[in-house]
Order: sequence, then C-alpha cells, then structure tokens
Amino acid sequence: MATTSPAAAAAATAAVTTTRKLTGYDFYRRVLKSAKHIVAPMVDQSEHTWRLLSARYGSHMAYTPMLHARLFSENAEYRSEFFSTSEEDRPLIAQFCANDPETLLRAAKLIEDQCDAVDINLGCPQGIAKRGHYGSFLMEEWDLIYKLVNVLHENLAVPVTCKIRVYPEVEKTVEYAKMLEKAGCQLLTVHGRLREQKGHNTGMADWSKIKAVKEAVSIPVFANGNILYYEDIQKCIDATGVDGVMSAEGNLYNPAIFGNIHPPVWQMAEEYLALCRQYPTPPSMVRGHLFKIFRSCINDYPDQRDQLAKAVKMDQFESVTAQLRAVLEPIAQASSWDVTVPSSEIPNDANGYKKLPSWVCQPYMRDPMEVAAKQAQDAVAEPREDDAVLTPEEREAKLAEEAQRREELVKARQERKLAKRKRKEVQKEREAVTKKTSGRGVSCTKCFNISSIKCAQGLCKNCCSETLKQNAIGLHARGITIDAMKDQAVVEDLQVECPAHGKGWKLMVPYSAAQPDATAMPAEAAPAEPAQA
Ligand SMILES: Cc1cc2nc3c(=O)[nH]c(=O)nc-3n(C[C@H](O)[C@H](O)[C@H](O)COP(=O)(O)O)c2cc1C
Repeated sequence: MATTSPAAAAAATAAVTTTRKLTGYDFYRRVLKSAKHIVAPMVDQSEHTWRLLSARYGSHMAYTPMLHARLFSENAEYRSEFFSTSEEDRPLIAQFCANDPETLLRAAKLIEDQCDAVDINLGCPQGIAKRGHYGSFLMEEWDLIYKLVNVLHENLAVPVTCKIRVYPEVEKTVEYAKMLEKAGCQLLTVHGRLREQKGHNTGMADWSKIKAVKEAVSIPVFANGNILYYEDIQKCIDATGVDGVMSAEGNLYNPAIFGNIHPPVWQMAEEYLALCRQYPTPPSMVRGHLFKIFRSCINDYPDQRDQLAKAVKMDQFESVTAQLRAVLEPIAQASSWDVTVPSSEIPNDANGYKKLPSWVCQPYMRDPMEVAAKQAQDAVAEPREDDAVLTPEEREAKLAEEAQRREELVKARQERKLAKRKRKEVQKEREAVTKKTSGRGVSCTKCFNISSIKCAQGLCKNCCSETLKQNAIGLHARGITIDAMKDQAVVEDLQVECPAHGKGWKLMVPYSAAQPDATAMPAEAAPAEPAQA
C-alpha cells in the first residue's frame, strides 16, 4: 500500500491552505473592507483598547504592536501580556518581528485564527532591532526576507503582509517591493522614510517612492508618513495612488484624526479609560496614552503631570483626568472655539500647521533638546533686539539666567545619556546571564532565577520583594523594622506595586521613586520602538 511521506502531506496541506485563502485585492476588498484609514503597529500603544477607541473615531482597521516571534511562540505569559483582541476588533493584522522562518511560522500559527493577516516588520530602525537582527536591519538580506514571507504564504491560513522602509534609490525600493510580492506578500505598507531617518533625523517621508512602488506592484499598498491632519490622508492618496493611509503619531496625539475632528483632550482620555475598565490594559500603556492625549496642555499643570507620571491604578488615572477636566472645561466654555468644526475646515498657517487651543487633541510638533540648547546658546552669544532696552545690569542678569538654563539643559541631557548607558549595561549583563540559563527565559538582574517579564526591574519574585523591603528600610526607617514601620503607620497610606509581583511591601514613596531605574525594561520582553519605526 502506498504511504504518503510527512513532507508530501505537509506540502499538500500547504497547497490547500494557499489556494483557499484570499489574496491581494480580493483579500483587501472582502476581508479588510477596502480600508483607507489604518492605525499603525505601535509597540505598547496600538493595543486592543486603543484600537477600539480609534475605531469609534474613524479608523477602518488596525495593526497590533510588533510582537517578538520567538517570545510569542515560546512564552505563554508574553502572549497574554502583549496580545488580546475581541470580536469588534476587526479587521486586524498581527505584526511580528523575526529573523527565522520556522520561528515566525510557529508564532504566526498561534495567532492565525484571531486576526485577518500576519504582517512582518521589515522597517524597525531602532538599536534594539539592530541587536536583535530584525526590522530594517534585514534590508540587506533579501534571501532571508523571501523565506520569511514565503513560509507564511505557503503555510498560514491567512495572508501575509509586510511593512517596509524605503532605500535611498527609488529603483532598489521598487525591486524590493516586487521581490516581496513574488514571495507571497499580499499587501504592502511603505513607510516613506529611510532606515537612517529616526530620532532627530526623522525628517519628511518621501511620497514619490511610495508612488513608484504602488505603480510597480499588483497588490494593495498602504502609505505611511507625513500624516498630521485628516486632510493629509486625501493629499497622500492623490499624490501616491495608494489604497489606504496609515497613521502612528497622528493617531496617538489625536485618536480622532481619522474622524476629521479635534475633540477635547479630557473627552478622549475619559473614553479611553472607560474602555480600559472594560478591557484591562497595562498601566504603562495607559500612562503613555494619557501623556500623549494631554501633550498639548499637560506642562501647564505640573501637579497633574507629576501625578500622571506616578499613576499605576485606574482610579489614579481617572483622578488626574477629572482634575484636568475641571481646569480645562471652564477655559473651553469661555472660548468661542467650536470643537465640531471639521479639522479640514480649519485653516493652516504658512508652515502648514493649524492653530488650535491647547485643550483639544492635536499633533505634537517636536522641539528637540538640541534646538532648545542651541537657541539658549545663541541668546547668550548675541543679545536679541529687544534686549537693547535693558540696562547693562539687567542684561547681565538675563544673560546669567539664560546661561544657567542652558547649563541645566545640558546637564539634563547628560543625565539622560548616563541613565541610558546604565540601562544598556544592565541589559548586556542580563543577556549574558540569559545565555547561561540556556535561553530558559529572561534572567533576574540579581540572581540566576527566571524573572517576570512584567517586573519593572526585571527581578524574580524574591529579589523584587527583597529590594522593596530594603528600600523601605533604607529610605524611611533607618534601622526600624518593617513591622515597626507598620505600627507607626508610616507605611500604611501609599500603595506600591510592582506590576509583576503585586504589593509586596507598602512604601512611603512610589515604587518608581524608590527604584530610580524603574523604567528599564527587559530588552526582548518589551521591544521598545520609539517614535519612528
Ligand atoms: C510609539 C510608537 C511605536 C511604534 N511601534 C512600531 C511597531 O511596533 N511596528 C512598526 O512597524 N512600526 C512601529 N512604529 C512606527 C510607526 O508604525 C510608523 O511607521 C512611524 O511612526 C511613521 O508613521 P507616522 O508618521 O504616522 O508616525 C512605532 C511608532 C511609534 C510612534
């Protein structure tokens, strides 16, 4: 009797899978419902709750944050922490970073029945992607990229899509896109920036390269980059001919960008928090979103800003939002600004920006540190015209003040650099220790136990508890025992929680203050991808 080899059986299954699923424009029209407004993949920010909020305000579909294929395939805790969805959260594309086809396939198989397609992140330009060898750092390895795309195309029940950055040469960018299409990619998102365009060098996206790609391939194309306001969406479609437009930062600072309005900041915050009550969301994500929603006005309210920075519980987030509403709403009521006016009807200034009141959601224009420091420096070197009316003493005092401000700016920058270096060192150490544990997981930064990926300090339960205890004693008791502190009620009021290990010890200071490096996250567990990926 003839038997079928496992390889032949797998090939047969693959063939069935490939022929059954929709491809290209059939997939785009029937499954993605011809989506034009797309919420970008954003680490820690395009989570389930945010996608639902954006959908209420005009987004047609969304991507998950980038998921780490190896961690996703191996670690159930990582899966439940970084991926969740619901029936209303569709169409949805799940994004992975990966550099090994088999690992990618294993991860994608675990999610194929909960999303409409699986995307490969080929655009991340951050240092963490360089170290992890994924994202835009695969752009020189077309053979590997072909295999990554093709393995999903051949074996997955849903289509595979890709998100790329462009090369300096338009011809190479077009060839790249064609190669992806040939490998089986069914929809392509082109972020019109180079790998080098990040941080202070972000600059503008090049829509002409997106147009060239769109003209060269037969699959649907999404454009990404340069979308500040609603009207930019149509401008982009007109300029490039793409099928849909993706927004990341524009959507974060104004979740209603796709709805063509600039709603009051408190309204968006309240709606988001109500959704978080329904769908529990990690505090770090909630905090990140609230800072961005309130970006245009939060610096005017330092008390609330500090409270928000320390908030870890829902009622704390809600309290800050209520306080901000209490101060902002009267300002809004006293103003003649009409929030129902469509964004596209608000005129732009000469630079293309809209002048909006600080209490409405709006795009954030960066003023990089360097620019601020340079401005202060220039001011010291060369008195401005309006300084001419000052007496010599006044001018001297002003110059001294400005010099001090500049010094503070430089010092703050140095401190940030130092903290970053320290975090990197810790990360390196951890990676080394992780190797020693034969990849069983991320190691505790203090011992060889496996840490929780959620612990802000990357510690195991014992070390986390011990650290909290030591801090309590060191900071407040100076030799007094924890029990004595409890008796004196000094540790009763403030609740402190490690996000992974629960209460542990109650301290007089927030956990983050007791742990100066509390923002350090395990490199692989939470692949941070700031502003531009
Ligand atoms: C907070 C944040 C997180 C991001 N995370 C991802 C990600 O997980 N995957 C990805 O492909 N791009 C990521 N990006 C990049 C965006 O998807 C997008 O390509 C980039 O921000 C340019 O779009 P924009 O001009 O609309 O911001 C991220 C961007 C931001 C701001």
